[in-house]
Amino acid sequence: MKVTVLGAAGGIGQALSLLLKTQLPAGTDLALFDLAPVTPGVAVDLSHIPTSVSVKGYGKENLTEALAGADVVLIPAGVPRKPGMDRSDLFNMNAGIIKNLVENIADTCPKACIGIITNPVNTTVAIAAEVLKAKGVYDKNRLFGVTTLDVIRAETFVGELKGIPVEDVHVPVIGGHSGTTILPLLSQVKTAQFTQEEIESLTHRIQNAGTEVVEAKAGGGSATLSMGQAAARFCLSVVKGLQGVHVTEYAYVEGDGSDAQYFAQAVVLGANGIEEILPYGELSDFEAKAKADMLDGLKKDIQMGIDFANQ
Ligand SMILES: NC(=O)c1ccc[n+]([C@@H]2O[C@H](COP(=O)([O-])OP(=O)(O)OC[C@H]3O[C@@H](n4cnc5c(N)ncnc54)[C@H](O)[C@@H]3O)[C@@H](O)[C@H]2O)c1
Ligand SMILES: O=C(O)C[C@H](O)C(=O)O
Repeated sequence: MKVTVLGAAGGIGQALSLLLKTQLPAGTDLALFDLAPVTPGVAVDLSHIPTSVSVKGYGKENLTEALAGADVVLIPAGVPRKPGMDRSDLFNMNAGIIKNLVENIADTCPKACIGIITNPVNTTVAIAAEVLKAKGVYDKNRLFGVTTLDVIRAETFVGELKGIPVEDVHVPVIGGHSGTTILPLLSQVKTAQFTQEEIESLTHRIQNAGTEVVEAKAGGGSATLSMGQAAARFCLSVVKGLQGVHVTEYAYVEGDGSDAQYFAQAVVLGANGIEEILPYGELSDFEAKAKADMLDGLKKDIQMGIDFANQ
């Protein structure tokens, strides 16, 4: 098994790589690629941790080697938000980075499962899909926008509010990964009941949790440590799936298109990536209205990615 992280020297990349070094199954090769000159040093640093995961760093001339034989590629490469910015403001900087990196994946490891972390995820996943299609290697079961952070935030906030252990909280989060496109389904939480006021304030907090971190970091970037944890969980589930153990995670994927071409929902991961996309079930009136209200925006985000990749 080989896992490659593109953008491995950044805030997310380093936290993620540390968690992968300590948690991937024994025998896994971990390849770290970044343009930053510190990248080989990050790999040397991690290589002193005594686990049976080998780590190698690759600088800007060695993307092909970093990707060769990869089973899973995670992409946190790109620019994060500063206070006052929306995720869509990152499009101009990050769209080209994703296009270029995914072209290289298509050429070097076209069968890899790809997890896109780079924002705006609603759009960068569409760019990646179009690039893979143009190269004739698109497999919708192997391309994911990583939305695990929305799920772990929702579960943390509900656990805190209700005073219940977070292990006992399961919150589906569907839609996209930006503002109101992030839709937690609090009506489906089995271990807690909410007043309407709580539903509205929790939904708002979950949708704005990224901004909460951006503002608290005061110009020093966005979520890196919680995102490292979220991406590691996502990656370990994909790896388990590839090894034949079915695991369910939420991710932004191409489904049946009934809501939007790409939509975050529960997916069963297996030996070929997505084995099954699970229905999200019945929504409350509040959730159904929130979904109806955000779909146009999500579709526009997706179209922007399609147009960019095909221009
Ligand atoms: N999906 C999510 O839930 C989620 C959560 C948090 C952050 N993000 C996004 O993740 C991205 C990275 O955030 P960060 O805080 O790690 O940023 P960062 O600036 O700390 O790190 C980004 C890294 O990407 C590298 N990079 C830039 N262009 C590259 C390229 N072409 N190839 C390889 N590496 C390249 C940089 O050298 C840097 O090391 C941002 O776009 C951010 O918005 C997504
Ligand atoms: O909010 C951001 O810009 C980063 C990330 O998408 C997050 O949800 O924390």
